[in-house]
Amino acid sequence: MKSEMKAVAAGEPIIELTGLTKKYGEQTAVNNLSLSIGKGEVFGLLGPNGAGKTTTILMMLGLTEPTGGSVKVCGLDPVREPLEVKRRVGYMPDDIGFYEDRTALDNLVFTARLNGIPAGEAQDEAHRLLERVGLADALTKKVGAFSRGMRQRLGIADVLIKRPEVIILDEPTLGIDPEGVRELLKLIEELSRKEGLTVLLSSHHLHQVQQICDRVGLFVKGRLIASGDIETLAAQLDDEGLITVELEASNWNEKLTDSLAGLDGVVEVRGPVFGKTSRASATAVLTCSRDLTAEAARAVIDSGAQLHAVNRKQYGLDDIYHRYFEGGDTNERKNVNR
Ligand SMILES: Nc1ncnc2c1ncn2[C@@H]1O[C@H](COP(=O)(O)OP(=O)(O)OP(=O)(O)O)[C@@H](O)[C@H]1O
Repeated sequence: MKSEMKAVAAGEPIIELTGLTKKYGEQTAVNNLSLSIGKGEVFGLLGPNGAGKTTTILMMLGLTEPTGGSVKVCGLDPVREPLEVKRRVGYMPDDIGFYEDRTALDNLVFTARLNGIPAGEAQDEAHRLLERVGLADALTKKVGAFSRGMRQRLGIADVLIKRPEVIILDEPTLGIDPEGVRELLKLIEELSRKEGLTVLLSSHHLHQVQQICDRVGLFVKGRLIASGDIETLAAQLDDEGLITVELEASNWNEKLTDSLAGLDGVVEVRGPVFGKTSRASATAVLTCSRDLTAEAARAVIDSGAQLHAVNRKQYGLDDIYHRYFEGGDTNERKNVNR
């Protein structure tokens, strides 16, 4: 059952949520969430607006108290030890604030000093991090003059300066142009791969998140409805384990339709659908109980038609998005509990 879904990390868990629930009055923002995130993992919390992503993050940080269930971050309970959790976890909110009339360097040194890093060390570390996030040329520029992308980069330096074990980024790519998004995601990925950081990021941009996340969790109306890597999620799209093969051929003939329908393992043939302007080429979609790509191609050739394309359909993020998000929880899956 979905509400009892437990998404389990492959490595040693660093974040563990069990039956986590948050209610605001009558409204349940997070509903019985169980999730485990492993050390060094890049995990994406995905979901449309109001799905409960930020509320989940706030509970991990001890910034809001759960109504039910438990949270463990780096082995600590954020409700009881919020300061220790804050020391170990770097959090970048979606509306990160800086001192606008101070330079990037000053802002970073200020954060470092707040976190108990001695003055000299803070300067060195701030320089190193500004270089690391690609802001070396802007270190003496006032933050008020920064673009959104530059602010996000500075935000990442700002969370890194206290040397966290985990970084949590709420909508880090919001409002950044595509090139800026690419660069920011590359940076986040490198931080995880090269420095072993655990990264949790929330987003409603599936395409962006797919590029760098080891796993994603899909949230809808406060519930985790599916989780896993993209391949696992795509596999979950097929309850019955059916495979879709798409064919395109010209000189389509009745014999071909019959022989496709007669292939062992074909459940359904949809088509042929002829082109709108010309009947020269047509497409058909086969639903099969096993992979019939090669046999379908052979059937086209044997029928005397010309094969233009044959393709075993791979489910992608768009399919996942439509299936899981657009239908909300009317699209509950029977077998997402893996
Ligand atoms: N302080 C609050 N008081 C009352 N309701 C709240 C509060 N914070 C969040 N909610 C509600 O809880 C639900 C989940 O909100 P949350 O901000 O966690 O979603 P989200 O997935 O982060 O969305 P977004 O992508 O828009 O930030 C929403 O319906 C929201 O209106």
